[in-house]
Amino acid sequence: MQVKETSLPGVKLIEVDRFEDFRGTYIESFNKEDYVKQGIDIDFVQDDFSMSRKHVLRGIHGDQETWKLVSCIFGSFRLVVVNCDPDSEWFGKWEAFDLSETNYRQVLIPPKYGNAHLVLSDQAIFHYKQSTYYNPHGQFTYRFDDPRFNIWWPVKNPILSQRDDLGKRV
Ligand SMILES: Cc1cn([C@H]2C[C@H](O)[C@@H](COP(=O)(O)OP(=O)(O)O[C@H]3O[C@@H](C)C(=O)[C@@H](O)[C@H]3O)O2)c(=O)[nH]c1=O
Repeated sequence: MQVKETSLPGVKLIEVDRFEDFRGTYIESFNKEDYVKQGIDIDFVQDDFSMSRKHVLRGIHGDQETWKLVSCIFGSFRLVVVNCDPDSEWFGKWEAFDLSETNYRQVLIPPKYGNAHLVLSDQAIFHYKQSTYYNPHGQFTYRFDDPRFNIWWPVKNPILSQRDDLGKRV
């Protein structure tokens, strides 16, 4: 595996090794020992999947304490990670990553960052590991088009949940 720094402190892009043969492809999506060797020593306690159709955008969501390790299991999506810590000089800085079922990329997201993904294929499966158990009351929400962030999205009118359409901070 290759772990690459990004433009955002603490956010890492991971290129997962793949093993190809005549049957197809094999990957290890997580192996604690290997991640620890790369300096990623996080106690993940929950795995989550969401399945969405084309042009669904989920986010921007995050909280104060959760690490997330995001992968694309099926299809493709654009993932945007944005610093949502109002006390940080990095507040509002973001980076976009294209994840797909064929590029085997993962993105490690520290606490206080928000993330959102926009589905680019007909269907996509978003997977993440997280370091805390789900607490709906601890999460914050920003609109995908929050003018403070000025994020460029390839789709201007994505399909949103009611929560994401309101985009009020929780
Ligand atoms: C996030 C989550 C949701 N749920 C349930 C609650 C709800 O009925 C249903 C859908 O939840 P949401 O509308 O919040 O799902 P969604 O809008 O996909 O929210 C997720 O977005 C991505 C970008 C994240 O980073 C996640 O942390 C989470 O906020 O799933 C759980 O049971 N466990 C969980 O960990």
